[in-house]
Amino acid sequence: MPSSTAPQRTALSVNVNKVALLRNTRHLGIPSVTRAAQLCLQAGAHGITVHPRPDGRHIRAHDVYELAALLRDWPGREFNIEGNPTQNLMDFIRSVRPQQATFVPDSEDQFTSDHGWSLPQDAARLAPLVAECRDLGVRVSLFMDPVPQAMAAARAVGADRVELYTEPYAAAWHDPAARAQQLARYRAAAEAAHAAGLQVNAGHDLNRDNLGDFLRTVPGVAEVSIGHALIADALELGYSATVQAYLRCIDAAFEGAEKS
Ligand SMILES: CC(=O)[C@@H](O)[C@H](O)COP(=O)(O)O
Ligand SMILES: NCC(=O)COP(=O)(O)O
Repeated sequence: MPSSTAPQRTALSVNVNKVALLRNTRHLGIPSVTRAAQLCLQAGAHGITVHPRPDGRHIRAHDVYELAALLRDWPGREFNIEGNPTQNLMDFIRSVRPQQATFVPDSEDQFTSDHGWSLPQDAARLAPLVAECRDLGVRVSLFMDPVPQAMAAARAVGADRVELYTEPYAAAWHDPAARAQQLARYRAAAEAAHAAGLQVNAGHDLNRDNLGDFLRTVPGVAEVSIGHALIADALELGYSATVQAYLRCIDAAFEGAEKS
């Protein structure tokens, strides 16, 4: 592992929810979720993310277990399972023991993830679940809005990381002034997270256009988890070329940051 002082290159975790969404529209088993994950790992992705929502709209239980088996053949690559720990997430964590659990405060019928935890209000019910994950050797990341004042509370719950919810940044990206304003928010939140002893992940609506600006501005992003836009790109470019394009975005941002 790189030293804790040297800046680390951001890891790319590919979220394969949308492969499962397309697969579920027929009873044919294609496109294969595990094949998609394998091709992304072969192209250099550092990990795979899934969000097995209770309604099974995309990732289903068998996908979770099949991906866990696949990732056992990829030592050093990580499995990140997202979900609401007060719903179905903990059963997967107990049986699969992924490298990372990302706690997301979604309701069962939510269209998509669109907010982070409310802390300290949610702390009392999260703390024992965080402790259980850590006792199982599973790193915990809390899905959070970029609010600097909430980061100490996230750490106090026992989380190892926060995942900054990046949709507001992505929505502002096309307007340079709004983009700069959002980037300042995320930079401040990341700095507060680091000061609280947390590592920082990021995700939601990141893509090849907006990823570089984010990584050049927000310090020390350990991992980005990207699904919707990456899978959309892969429909045009293929999984391998797409993952390599996202890795080039990360490399360019990292090398740019090193020079500055
Ligand atoms: C937590 C988050 O922002 C995403 O990882 C989430 O998995 C998106 O869920 P859908 O793919 O169901 O929109
Ligand atoms: N945690 C974010 C994630 O896994 C994927 O989000 P998106 O790229 O599908 O919006």
